[in-house]
Amino acid sequence: MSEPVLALRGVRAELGARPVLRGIDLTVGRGEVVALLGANGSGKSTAVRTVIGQVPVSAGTVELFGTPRARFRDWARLGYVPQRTTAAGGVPATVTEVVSSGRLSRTRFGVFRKADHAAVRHSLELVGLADRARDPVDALSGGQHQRVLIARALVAEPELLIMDEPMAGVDLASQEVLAATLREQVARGTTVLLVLHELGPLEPLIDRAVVLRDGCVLHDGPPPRAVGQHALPGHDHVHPHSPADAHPLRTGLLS
Ligand SMILES: Nc1ncnc2c1ncn2[C@@H]1O[C@H](COP(=O)(O)OP(=O)(O)OP(=O)(O)O)[C@@H](O)[C@H]1O
Repeated sequence: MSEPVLALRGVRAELGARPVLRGIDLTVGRGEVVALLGANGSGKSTAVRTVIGQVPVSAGTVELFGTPRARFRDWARLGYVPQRTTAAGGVPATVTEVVSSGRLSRTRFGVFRKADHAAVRHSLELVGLADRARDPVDALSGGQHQRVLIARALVAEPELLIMDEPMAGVDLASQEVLAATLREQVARGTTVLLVLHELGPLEPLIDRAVVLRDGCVLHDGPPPRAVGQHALPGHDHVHPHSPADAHPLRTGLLS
């Protein structure tokens, strides 16, 4: 395999005084689609946040495209969709403005050229929101918000796409759009790391699964078969966006 697009080696991280990652090894090769799975609190989001520099590592190394993360500057090569928040963060912005912000890294001094405007239009088309381009993001549903965040990540045409629970709290129509968008990205060779709580509709796209438990890698290999998502014992993932009384999803992978 050529040099990995992403490599975490022996990564440890603490949040507050609490050890959250306890020696993680995770590599993603060019063109691979890797799912990062695990129970609530196992450290999935923290692991991807070490990659983008939101969480410092206390031991081990993180490399992006063969460069240590601390020296990595070429952020246009990476698209990141955070765990779901509102796209605007309370700022009154239109769909186009939010998506355009993802293109800044490809511009010189923030000046948009024809190709940049075309890329914004194209990524809005990809996620099925071309007709909402001028709307304030506040006027969108949760699933549509998520599509805006994905369009923002895609607009710089990243080589590596990292998505933290892209399907969380997303309506069925948006899930289908997201799955189709992701299929297209994978077909054009984009490398993808997805934090998921279950493989769900994205299962056919996944090459490899890495399962975390308590900040350690429990499994790294073929995606475990989703046998009766709700049927197997010992599973303890409660979705963060589920109502408080929702039953935990059971996949048998994540206990
Ligand atoms: N800012 C913080 N300060 C202290 N502890 C934190 C902080 N953020 C997260 N944690 C803890 O770190 C652990 C790992 O959290 P993380 O969000 O990485 O898990 P996760 O596997 O992504 O879970 P989920 O599926 O619930 O999103 C959890 O126990 C969480 O409570």
